[in-house]
Amino acid sequence: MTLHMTTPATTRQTVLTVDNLAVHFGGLVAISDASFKVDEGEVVSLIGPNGAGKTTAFNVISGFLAATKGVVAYKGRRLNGLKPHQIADAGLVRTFQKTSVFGNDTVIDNIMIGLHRRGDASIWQTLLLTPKVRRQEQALREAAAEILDFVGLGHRSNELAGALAYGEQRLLEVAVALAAKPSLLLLDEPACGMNPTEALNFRNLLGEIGRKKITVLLVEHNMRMVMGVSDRVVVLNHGRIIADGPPTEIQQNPEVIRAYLGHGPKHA
Ligand SMILES: Nc1ncnc2c1ncn2[C@@H]1O[C@H](COP(=O)(O)OP(=O)(O)OP(=O)(O)O)[C@@H](O)[C@H]1O
Repeated sequence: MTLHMTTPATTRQTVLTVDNLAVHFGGLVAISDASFKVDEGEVVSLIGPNGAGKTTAFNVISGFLAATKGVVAYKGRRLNGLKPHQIADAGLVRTFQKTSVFGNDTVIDNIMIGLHRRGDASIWQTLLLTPKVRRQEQALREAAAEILDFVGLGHRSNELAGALAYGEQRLLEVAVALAAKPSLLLLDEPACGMNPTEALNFRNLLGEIGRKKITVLLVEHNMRMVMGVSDRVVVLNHGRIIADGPPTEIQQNPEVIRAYLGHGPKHA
């Protein structure tokens, strides 16, 4: 009798490749010879003590900063030299460490602003408010409402974004990023400033985002969240990658423990 073994679905396709990346600011080496990859559908966290080079890596991947050396590629396409909007059009959408919502606009309008980029009405059609524009506007509003429901902000749609609690504003930023239909979402310290309940809800949201087959690259200091949501953790210290592996392995890695303890309890 032949036994048919089912092979686990471990052969994921690599989408993001960072190869021998170096970033220098004058004489300061922020990143040196860093190589890592992210597979389709993975949640990968980039962690490390303050000043390790995490945000610098994010800035290079998203086109806000030029690499001194090395290659960044997404789905086989070289990203070096592309502008941030070209990289966003390729499906890599990022959030920033500081909140960047439009406080004087309503929550739903913040999403609509992002969605409008995807509309195809001409400026004249828009100014004349043609039936096509009205139909498109209605469809965009429905899409925006759906995204807000997904992140748990549906009940705040018509409030001013500036009136939201800090943790909710961070959620709104993620919603704005989702409106751009990312295939890779780059989140820079999304849980920073969230209270424990908000952080727990956010952790669940990350799980939901993963189930939507959106690949996530996360920079985050909240270790409970990192260890809870990540398929893999890449650790930077002084601009060098010192570990890359599943959370359980990273938690026990002596070099990682040393790097964090060396920087004091704030980052442990
Ligand atoms: N524009 C810049 N000009 C000069 N030095 C910079 C610049 N941006 C970052 N650096 C330096 O590069 C190094 C890496 O900084 P980076 O912000 O990437 O670290 P990080 O790991 O994101 O830190 P944190 O956790 O505090 O956000 C630091 O020494 C920082 O001071």
